[in-house]
Amino acid sequence: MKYSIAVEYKGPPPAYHLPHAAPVDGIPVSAEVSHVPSFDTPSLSVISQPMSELKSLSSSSAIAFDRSNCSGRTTVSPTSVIAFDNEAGESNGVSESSCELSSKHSRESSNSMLRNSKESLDFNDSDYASSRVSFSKNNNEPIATFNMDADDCEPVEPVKKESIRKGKKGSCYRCLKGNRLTEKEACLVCDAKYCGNCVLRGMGSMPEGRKCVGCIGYPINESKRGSLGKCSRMLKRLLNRLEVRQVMKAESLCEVNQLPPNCVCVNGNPLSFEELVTLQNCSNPPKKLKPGNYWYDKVSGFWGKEGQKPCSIISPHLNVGGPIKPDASNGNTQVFINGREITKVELRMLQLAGVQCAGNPHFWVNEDGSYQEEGQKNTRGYIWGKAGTKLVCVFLSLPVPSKYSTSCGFLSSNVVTRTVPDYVEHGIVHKFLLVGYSGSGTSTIFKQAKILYKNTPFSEDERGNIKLTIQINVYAYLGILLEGRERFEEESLGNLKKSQSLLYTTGSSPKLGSKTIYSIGTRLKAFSDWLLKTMVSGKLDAIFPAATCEYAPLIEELWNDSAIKATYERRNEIEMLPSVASYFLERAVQILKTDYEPSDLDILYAEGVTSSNGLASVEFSFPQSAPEETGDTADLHDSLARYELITIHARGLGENCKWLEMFEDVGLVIFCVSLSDYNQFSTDGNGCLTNKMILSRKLFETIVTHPTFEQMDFLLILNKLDEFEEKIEHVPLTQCDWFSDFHPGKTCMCPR
Ligand SMILES: Nc1nc2c(ncn2[C@@H]2O[C@H](COP(=O)(O)OP(=O)(O)OP(=O)(O)O)[C@@H](O)[C@H]2O)c(=O)[nH]1
Ligand SMILES: [Mg+2]
Repeated sequence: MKYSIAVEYKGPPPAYHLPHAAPVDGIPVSAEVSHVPSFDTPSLSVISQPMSELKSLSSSSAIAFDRSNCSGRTTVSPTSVIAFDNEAGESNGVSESSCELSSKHSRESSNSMLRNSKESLDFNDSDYASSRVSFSKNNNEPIATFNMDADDCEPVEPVKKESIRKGKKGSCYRCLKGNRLTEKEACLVCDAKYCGNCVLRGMGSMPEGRKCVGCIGYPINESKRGSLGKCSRMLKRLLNRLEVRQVMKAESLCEVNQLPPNCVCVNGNPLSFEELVTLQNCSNPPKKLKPGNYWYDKVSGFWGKEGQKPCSIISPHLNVGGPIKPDASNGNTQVFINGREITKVELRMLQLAGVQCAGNPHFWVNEDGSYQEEGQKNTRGYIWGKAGTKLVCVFLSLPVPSKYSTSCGFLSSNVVTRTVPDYVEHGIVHKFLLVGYSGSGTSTIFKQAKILYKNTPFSEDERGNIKLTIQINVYAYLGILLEGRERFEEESLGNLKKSQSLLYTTGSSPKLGSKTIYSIGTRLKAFSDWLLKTMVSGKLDAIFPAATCEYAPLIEELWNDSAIKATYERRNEIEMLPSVASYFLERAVQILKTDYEPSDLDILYAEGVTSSNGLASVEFSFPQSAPEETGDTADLHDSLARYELITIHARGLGENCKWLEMFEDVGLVIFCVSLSDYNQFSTDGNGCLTNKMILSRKLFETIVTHPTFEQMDFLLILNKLDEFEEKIEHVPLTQCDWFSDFHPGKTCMCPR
């Protein structure tokens, strides 16, 4: 394809970067079962998601049980070895090329160029030596042309305006005061950050939303598209409601902030303006469309990022982009759907949906999910026909058709809707029970469900209490750290004494010292003694929040003290310090301030946020427009169905789980196991030290064999995959008796 751009020189040149490639965001996750010995559950599926992403439940894998096919349920022994293939995809956002160009174009022309590649634009051509763009000058009118090879399509990224930082890192761009902890508002174009005192001066009346006055008229930085129209707390404080509404509306709707069409490449072709309009205005458009390369199966409506599994099902038969390529999603299964080789996870889904995939078939799949083999006339079945397929898709992070998929689509087809499982039908509240052994991560999953699916996940009051819990936790972590410091100091002093007595015997004159790198001054020592005493007496929460104000200044001094730094370096040797402590300790000074407000991520990581017996429930529907960064899949859930997620701590179930009867009306039990527990120990009901993985299995067996749950579906989530991945490198699985006969031979356990 060949494009021409007329170039016209005007005005002084602002500096721009021309990004040459737009990596699609999201993390490609594929899962592969490399070795499944003696797992007596016939239907097995695996999902894997990183904890760092709010959209994921947690770093976890899941095994879905299809109870109907499962014989010998009571002797479930998941000794399967699962290898995960978490190929890290390209990082989120937009990667920039080294090619920087000086542009002299006026703002207007820059904007219109982004919407239509034929419009005029001006370049300083000398900067293009190494780029893919070539120039020629004709009658003093420079013409830039560039070739777009359809096989090697790179969407044209919008030019970016970069901010110039004057002050030190983290300071406000205007007054140059503050540090990285100071609350700031960022410009959507150049990312200049302003403190609360400067934001209104720096951004003026914000006719295009949060942009510096000098950036008005410029397109936004695409990595910030997700935050368009989402007001920050700072702005809410500075402006009144009406002003906030106006600014946010302008930010979302003004022309210059809209997505430029040629930044979106579909099946190898950059879109034209008309194509983008078609795509965005169809009955079921891709959600949160960003610049990047996508593939689109026009027959079935499957849509995905180039080289990745499908992420949504959009309206079929749209006249956008080129024809789909066989390697569009980088599949390697030799099974094809509408000309595209599908990925392993899709193959897994097809198998679970009962589709015969032996013999490397080429399927023809229609928008209603009906499928036939290429060259044959008869419909072989419906992908969505089997009960549970949609749920499997949800857990494999594969898209399911939404009710908007097609007017004649599967949801309006009686044949198919009859087979949709109960828990996705409208009207009823579908209850899920979430349980697991202590520390398996159930609270985290529960909080994530709230954050993802509730409009107001936590009330003001709840946030206030959570803030207090986090602050108390931080003092507790500090206490544990200070305890570690004392131990390290004693050890060091002991070693010092030993070496000094050695010097004595060898005749050197020793100089007795009582200080080590772990020693602290008297002021901090007094605080340390007080904190440790308070912790021992169990009164830590009784003296807060008063202590927060009183002792906060000391924390900064403490945190900067070299002895504490040396102790923190050795935090891995302090068994009592949970791994999550680092997340909070590194921001201890900020967190212990009175004006600290916990972010959703803080709440997610915080310990002790759910009630002590762990009984809690949350009712939700999947939002039509999912919260930020949840990806496209979540958007496709049925937004009318209502769900209730109930969680209870294992100890809240009583002896032999007698209280399980209370949950007889749940439709699915989600059981959570921490994969990294295989070398951890805890005391069982008789006070015997037992491997935690085995304790987890016992609990699972008790629940799965409980008479109340005879007909219940179970979903097993293998959680803390990230910790497991790290641990398995140096701690053998055989440390757990359950896996003592595990000898992987040449099979690689490691996912990468
Ligand atoms: N690394 C890692 N940590 C996790 C993951 N999920 C949860 N955690 C952490 O594990 C700890 C225990 O998680 P919780 O969600 O409180 O687990 P729980 O089952 O409710 O535990 P209890 O309330 O102690 O019974 C917390 O510190 C979490 O932050 C995960 O996927 N990866
Ligand atoms: Mg918990």
